[in-house]
Amino acid sequence: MESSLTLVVPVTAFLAASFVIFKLAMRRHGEPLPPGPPGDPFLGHLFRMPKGEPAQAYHEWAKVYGASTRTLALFCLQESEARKLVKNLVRCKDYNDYHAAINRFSTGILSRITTGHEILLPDDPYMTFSNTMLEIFSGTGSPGETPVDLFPILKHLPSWFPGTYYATIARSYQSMAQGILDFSVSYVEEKQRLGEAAPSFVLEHLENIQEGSSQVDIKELKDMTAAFFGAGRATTASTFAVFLLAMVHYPDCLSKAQKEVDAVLQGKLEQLPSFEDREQLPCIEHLMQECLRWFPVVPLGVPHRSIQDDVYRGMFIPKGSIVFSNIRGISLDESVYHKPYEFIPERFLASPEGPGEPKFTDAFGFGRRACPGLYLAQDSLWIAIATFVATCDVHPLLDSMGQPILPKLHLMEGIDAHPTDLRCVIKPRKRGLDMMDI
Ligand code: HEM
Repeated sequence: MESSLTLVVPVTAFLAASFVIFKLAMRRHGEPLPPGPPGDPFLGHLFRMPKGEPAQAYHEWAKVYGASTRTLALFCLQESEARKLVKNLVRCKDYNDYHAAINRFSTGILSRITTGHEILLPDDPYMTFSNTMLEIFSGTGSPGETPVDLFPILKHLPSWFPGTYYATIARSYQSMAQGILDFSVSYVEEKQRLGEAAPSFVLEHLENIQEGSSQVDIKELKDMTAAFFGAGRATTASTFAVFLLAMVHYPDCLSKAQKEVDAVLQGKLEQLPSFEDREQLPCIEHLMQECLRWFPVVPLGVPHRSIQDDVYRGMFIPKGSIVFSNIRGISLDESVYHKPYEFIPERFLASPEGPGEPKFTDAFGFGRRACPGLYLAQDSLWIAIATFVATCDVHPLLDSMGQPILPKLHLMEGIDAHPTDLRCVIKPRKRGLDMMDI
């Protein structure tokens, strides 16, 4: 207790001194800080951060205070994983199992690309691996929004000190996180020893490292591979879940897309869509683009810390600021997208067929740090949506009076922003039933 008190005094003194230095630094600049509601002394907006639906709340703040914020083998494996996805969805006991089937799809594509491993069973170790990664991400708080993100000094303080909760949680995950980082590379090393390693991203880099011709070392290879799963698995899966949600709410969009797909596939020997059909299926492209816009699954982007003082559009951004891009807010910009809360794939049709609204690439972030998985993600989503449209129907559940129960239009908050309510029934169409035997 005595040692606790001994720490409180210097820490409080340090925080007070930081406050004075911060205020003095602010005074040196003529530009105002970015607009927003008034903050508290020293703690700024720490306790002013919106509790629920932050992206929506920031979008509202912007209205009040002003806006400050904005290959062939691969195709084959994506087509095969999309067919597995549809089969797994149709075989689900009920809607509670849809998320697991969708996660299997996005994990399956990544495991085949990174390590050559094909997921065949629901309890595959790659599912456990990527679920654990998500658990760590979710358990350690939203990036840039925890006290330790705002005051990194907190990670050096004892766990009883107020505000250190997430630093303590992060420490408790340390050995689990190391296991996650080692997982894919250890898997391929073992396959290499057995002479069974399939061609993959990790194998190619491992061989280069072993021959001494690689530009990355083993630690960087582990970090990169883990980043693929950390950044690409839930995002792709959640966007497909958004597609399901949209199809329950907007059945006409599904019927229209089914007509287009049926017309293109008619007379084809292989009666399932493939990437060769992409140019002839603009409707599928528009469905996918509208899913990315309607509910972007990284609503507040990935926060970045400014490494030097900066001025943006006349606003002073002090060095060390955590900057969020309100991707959700941008997707709802009424000056760009008419009826932004509605799911309207035709908004992307060029004039005179449609208003020619721009594709929403902002879903993948901006500038130098924009998502490097953009093309992979869009290809995976395109083939998953095309295959689903060709083979399945989706209906809302019915209540005791026979009335449809429409699932809530709501995404989970935080790093894993997936639809929280997927109440619907997926049924195979004739082509879907035929496919179940392939
Ligand atoms: C629908 C799917 C996806 C969405 C919506 C998405 C979105 C994003 C966003 C918003 C960022 C932050 C960009 C920024 O800081 O401005 C990001 C970063 C990143 N994404 Fe994606 N992503 C998706 C799929 C993928 C896939 C499939 C991969 C890889 C296999 C991937 C790998 C990454 C990586 C490594 C970063 C960090 C880039 C950096 O910090 O330099 N993403 N993504």
